[in-house]
Amino acid sequence: MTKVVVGLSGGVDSSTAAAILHHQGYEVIGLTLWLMKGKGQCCSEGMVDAAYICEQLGISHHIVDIRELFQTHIIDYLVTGYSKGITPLPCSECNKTVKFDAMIKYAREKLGGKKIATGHYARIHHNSETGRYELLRAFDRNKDQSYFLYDLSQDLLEVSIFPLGEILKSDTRRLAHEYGLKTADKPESQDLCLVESNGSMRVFLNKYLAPAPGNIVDTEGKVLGKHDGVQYYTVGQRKGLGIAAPKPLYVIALDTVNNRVIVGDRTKATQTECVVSRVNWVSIAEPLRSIRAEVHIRYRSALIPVTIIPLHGLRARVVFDTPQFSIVPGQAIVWYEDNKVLGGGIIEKFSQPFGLEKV
Ligand SMILES: Nc1ncnc2c1ncn2[C@@H]1O[C@H](COP(=O)(O)OP(=O)(O)OP(=O)(O)O)[C@@H](O)[C@H]1O
Repeated sequence: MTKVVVGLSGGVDSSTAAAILHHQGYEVIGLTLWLMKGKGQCCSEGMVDAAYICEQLGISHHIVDIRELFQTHIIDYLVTGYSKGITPLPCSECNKTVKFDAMIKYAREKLGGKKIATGHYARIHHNSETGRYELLRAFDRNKDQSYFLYDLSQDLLEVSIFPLGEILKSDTRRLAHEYGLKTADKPESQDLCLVESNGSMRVFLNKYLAPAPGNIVDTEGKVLGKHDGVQYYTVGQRKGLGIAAPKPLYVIALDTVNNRVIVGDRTKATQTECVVSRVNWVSIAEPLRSIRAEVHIRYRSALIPVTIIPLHGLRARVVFDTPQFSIVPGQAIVWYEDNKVLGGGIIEKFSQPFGLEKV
């Protein structure tokens, strides 16, 4: 019987993923990663619910304390990013480095297992011609989480199973009821786990970064208002600036050197291209020349046609067919060909945006 270690957060998706594999005859072992202190999914009631599900299924349950790993790889990464004026996306980094890596390591070293599974909505296909494991969108397009998985390596895709990739979310709920799982009606998590467990991003950031008041300026350097810390702002943001102006103003850059938030009209918050770093080519090998693709610039954003130009050192230039508003440094851009994730990377901070060298 194949042994599969299933990552259990205590939510309905991972519970049902475990139940599906269990009913398919796999030897399923539940594993909950303890990521951080505090309430919320996976960290308090999540662990208890996961344990309850394992009892219902009659399988063993392990809890692994990886709070230190989560602190150094995710919290420190986030805090450093915010302090440098970018808005990091922790989820893809967390999936790769924290969740999948930690799970397969524990599965291999402690449980003698070779496979791991999660409740992510995505699919993996082995292409026998190229020999690569391809990452595909979930069958349920509304729930598709492939965007957050673009950074998985071939080694991780080879050992991973996504039992929910071929079904609809409504089927997951129905199956959870059929299996009588305690989590069948558990509500969806609505936000980043760190936000859920802290109440808001501001509360989370306040634990690590002191407020540092400064000026909100336009692209000519004229002071338009005050801010209480650049870490509280994101490029593209319109609300919460507290400035009365004839035209709507948007954050167009975060100048951490001079502790200024720079604002301008919508045209100034528009980009024709950007550079991404830490690129991972998932379903295909890195191409030798530019390719055409469609990208999401954030989770669930509309697809945008682009040209991707590979650069040295795991970087790429992404040129948009039409100028795009709100390209946020620190967030992931993920490129697709139909349902296939070709690759992705992290948007770099713009070097000298909008002629700001004059400001
Ligand atoms: N702390 C954790 N320990 C182990 N596995 C986890 C943990 N958190 C998340 N996972 C795995 O990653 C998957 C996706 O996590 P995500 O936070 O996106 O939750 P979700 O889509 O709301 O799923 P769920 O309903 O299972 O919580 C989960 O289904 C689960 O398999």
